[in-house]
Amino acid sequence: MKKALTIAGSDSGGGAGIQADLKTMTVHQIYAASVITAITAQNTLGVQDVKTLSSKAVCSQLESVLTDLKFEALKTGMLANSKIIEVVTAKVKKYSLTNLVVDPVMVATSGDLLLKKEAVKTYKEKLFPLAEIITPNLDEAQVLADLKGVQKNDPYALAQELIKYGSRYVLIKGGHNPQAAKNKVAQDLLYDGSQYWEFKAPYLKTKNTHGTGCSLSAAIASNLALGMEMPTAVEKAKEFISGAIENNFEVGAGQGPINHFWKLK
Ligand SMILES: Nc1ncnc2c1ncn2[C@@H]1O[C@H](COP(=O)(O)OP(=O)(O)OP(=O)(O)O)[C@@H](O)[C@H]1O
Ligand SMILES: Cc1ncc(CO)c(N)n1
Repeated sequence: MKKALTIAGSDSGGGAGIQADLKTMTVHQIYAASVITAITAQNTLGVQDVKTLSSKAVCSQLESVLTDLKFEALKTGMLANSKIIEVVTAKVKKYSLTNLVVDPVMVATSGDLLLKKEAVKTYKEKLFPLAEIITPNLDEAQVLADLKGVQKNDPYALAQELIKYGSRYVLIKGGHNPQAAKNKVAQDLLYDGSQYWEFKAPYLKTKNTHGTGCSLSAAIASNLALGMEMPTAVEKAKEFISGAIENNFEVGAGQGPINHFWKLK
């Protein structure tokens, strides 16, 4: 069985973060290990509390798994601050880890902040150059790229700017793009510095999209672990996410989760 690692925050509500990653990797028949960066007290209504672990605690978890297990791919989710990003960077280098998927999580679906502002620079300078792919949503891409004027809302311009930080691919997720709801198309854009791939799916009108971003990046990491080329890995991950949103179910009173198990039905 292929193995993948997720380095992310815990979502007590079970819809996003580590919990979404483990479910996603499991349904892809990948053995999943996890390094926890933060413990969020969270449910479908929002984030009530966050306890970020020390970089030392993250470091020792990484050493434990990396000295013992060999991973075909890994993903990062909520890394919370610069110190944790630096520890992850050091371990990716030390253990020559490949197929790194970086989901630069900044805010929860509910709008709660999950990353310190100072960490944006560290992401760009330290971790992005080691990534096979970075997967910001439109809002995150805007913060990272810091473009002005009309270019600010243009996924193509944002991808061109973000590829400069050294990842092999950039995926701009379009689920939060106001155009998606208007045109009824959820479009993600993949770029490798010379070629673009557009991945489109029907925009689904539902409040239950908690954890879509985490699950998409975990599915990409799973597909890379299975040996797929990047465009195919993203295409299959998008198909997985669209089905999981379509088959969502009611959990809690707020923004509910997606159905990771829809393919098992
Ligand atoms: N309402 C929707 N209908 C169809 N696809 C969607 C919808 N919302 C998001 N997606 C898709 O889900 C994936 C995740 O995108 P999104 O932009 O929601 O990421 P995110 O903001 O990082 O997620 P999260 O809300 O978990 O932080 C993308 O493939 C996106 O196109
Ligand atoms: C722990 C955690 N990571 C990521 C997200 C992004 O949705 C979230 N809500 N919670």
